[in-house]
Amino acid sequence: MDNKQVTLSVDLLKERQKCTFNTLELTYLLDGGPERTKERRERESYFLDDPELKSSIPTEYLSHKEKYEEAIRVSCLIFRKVLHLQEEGKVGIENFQEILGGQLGSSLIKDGNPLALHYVMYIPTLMGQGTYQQQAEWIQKAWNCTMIGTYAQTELGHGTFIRGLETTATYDQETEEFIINSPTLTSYKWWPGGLGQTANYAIVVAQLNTLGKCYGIHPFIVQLRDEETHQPLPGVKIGEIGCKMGMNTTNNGYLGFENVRIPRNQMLMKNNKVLKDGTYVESPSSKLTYGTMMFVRVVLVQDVANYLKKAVTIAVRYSCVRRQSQPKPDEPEPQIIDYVTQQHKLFPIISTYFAFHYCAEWLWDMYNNVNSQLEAGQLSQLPELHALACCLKAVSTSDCSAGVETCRLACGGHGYMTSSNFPSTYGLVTAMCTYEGENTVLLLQTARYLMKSWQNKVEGIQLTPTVLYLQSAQASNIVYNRNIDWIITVMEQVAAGKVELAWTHMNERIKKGLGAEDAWNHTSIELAACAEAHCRAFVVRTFYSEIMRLKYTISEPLRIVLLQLLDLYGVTTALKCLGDLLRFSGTTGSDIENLQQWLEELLSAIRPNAVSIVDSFDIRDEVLSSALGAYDGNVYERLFAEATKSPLNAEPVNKSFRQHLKPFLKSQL
Ligand SMILES: Cc1cc2nc3c(=O)[nH]c(=O)nc-3n(C[C@H](O)[C@H](O)[C@H](O)COP(=O)(O)OP(=O)(O)OC[C@H]3O[C@@H](n4cnc5c(N)ncnc54)[C@H](O)[C@@H]3O)c2cc1C
Repeated sequence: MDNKQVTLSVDLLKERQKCTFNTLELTYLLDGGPERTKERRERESYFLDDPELKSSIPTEYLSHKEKYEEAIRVSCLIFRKVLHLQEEGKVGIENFQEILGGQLGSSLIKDGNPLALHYVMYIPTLMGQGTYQQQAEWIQKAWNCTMIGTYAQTELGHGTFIRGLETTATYDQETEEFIINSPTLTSYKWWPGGLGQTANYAIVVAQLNTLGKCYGIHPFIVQLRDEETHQPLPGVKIGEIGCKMGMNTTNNGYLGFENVRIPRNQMLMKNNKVLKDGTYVESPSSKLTYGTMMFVRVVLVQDVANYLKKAVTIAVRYSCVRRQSQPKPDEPEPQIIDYVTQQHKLFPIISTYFAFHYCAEWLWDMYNNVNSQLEAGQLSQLPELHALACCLKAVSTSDCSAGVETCRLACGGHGYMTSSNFPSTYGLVTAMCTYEGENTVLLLQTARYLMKSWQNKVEGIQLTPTVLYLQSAQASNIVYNRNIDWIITVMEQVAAGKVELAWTHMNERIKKGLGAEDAWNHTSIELAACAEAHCRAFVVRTFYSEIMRLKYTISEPLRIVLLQLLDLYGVTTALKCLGDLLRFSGTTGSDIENLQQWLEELLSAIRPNAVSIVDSFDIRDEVLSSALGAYDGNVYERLFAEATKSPLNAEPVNKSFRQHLKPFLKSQL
């Protein structure tokens, strides 16, 4: 650890002495090898040791406007440095992932990067949906940042239902231009990051009209602001949407159009085209665009796990420094981590990080495979990837936001301080439950795939690998075994039972005369629940297979720790769905008692290594940005130092005393 301080907390020192494994081995494993750890640390130093990237006043004390201005200052410096790295040939995607994701990026700009959408959505959409000619024209400008773009899809009236978007792009054959309009208030774009005052271009999703016919939504590159003066162009009505629960420096904006004309070649035409004479030419497969659409969802699973890793590092370290209550009268107050309820709050969260980390790696590999198949025109695995990306995004973002909140609660009152870094972390993480597909809607998308899969099973059609368990999993009494295999089996029984039930109920409703859409809606509680159960079984199984794969490449002491974390993840997942276990698998009351006992034993087995496991995440203090979680454990000194930064403490008497408080006090005489 680079940032060790001289005065370490005695408690943390003792915790570290109890460690049974080599923390560096785990760091290397999580990073993907010593070389990757070295690169990551160098990258972190390159950014974090630069004094220009540090804000002079904690940004939470700035006004909304000042926060934005500071975020722009810092993000321009950051991306200038990224461009410099690229010039040096260090072009890896990791530069962007760490800057834009939950690690380095959120420590440099705590409340959302106003340039993020340029990299996360604007450039990938140009690459995924532009023709080669369009890519040649636009991508270099975007990479060099001679333009800043955003992705404007959601409108005031519609987010989830994109076919309902109202912005129009009407083709004018005379001038070979599209005319962009916002016909209603609800058609105003609302939400795009960086749209408010930052971007000068946007990919705008609009209903395409040509030769008197509407062909549905398509993407268009639209210039919003003058490249020199940054003034909005004529007909472009643009601004910021205002304060939000979090992400207050992302500069989310609104956007309306009044007869804004763009050349025909600014419709992104990799798939569908409009010819000069206005003829619409449909792509042989509109599914070719799905690859880019899934990219962000896939990346989000790793990002959200990284935020959880930060939150749990803070809470575990703090719990070893914090002492409270005196259960035994003659003994000192215990560290709060020694309360088993505290361990039960935190250790499953550590294991959740590992579970999603390995699922994210699995998903990333599948995404890359499917994307290369798409390039070769093969679409067969696309629905399976789509189904998994949807439910994994939903379950990981929802579990990680709950996990961050649990970490905050586990730190009592101090967890509520902004200087704990829980509030802004929660703001960033909970937003992920909504953007890139609202979570319930995504679960229902997975459910559609599961319904088709169950139908295939009924008709004897071969199932795809990730739903193959539907073929054989049946509620039956499997003799309880204290191992993860047993948990996977019963979790799959639960998932299969729930899928079958939803399928049966939907078909019964249809048989009774309900239309398919109404039957779907009436069954949707069970549909969302079966998708979640499918996902949970998948996560446990994937975590298990990854650990089995690694088993022979790591040392015995580390293997023991990882197996404990895997078991803990499995046991807590199973215990969270007790009702389902009893209902859909052969689990008995005494099996549950055994699970509870296993849980308690795992908590005490993990206890001595808790601090060392989070130390292995190797997160620098600047990245944690928390008075409670720093490596040295000097919690109280840091909390005090942060409090002194409050501008209210700069003067002994605030002017409001003379203006309001004093007259009020005197009037009561
Ligand atoms: C922080 C943040 C950043 C964002 N950034 C961008 C951006 O850069 N660009 C952009 O274009 N957009 C952006 N968005 C918008 C985002 O993509 C949408 O908010 C999201 O897609 C959800 O749509 P909605 O807000 O219309 O919610 P709604 O769809 O109105 O959802 C409201 C409720 O209705 C339910 N519901 C809706 N449809 C169904 C259905 N079919 N079945 C069952 N239940 C349903 C949902 O489950 C939810 O409970 C951002 C949003 C946030 C919060």
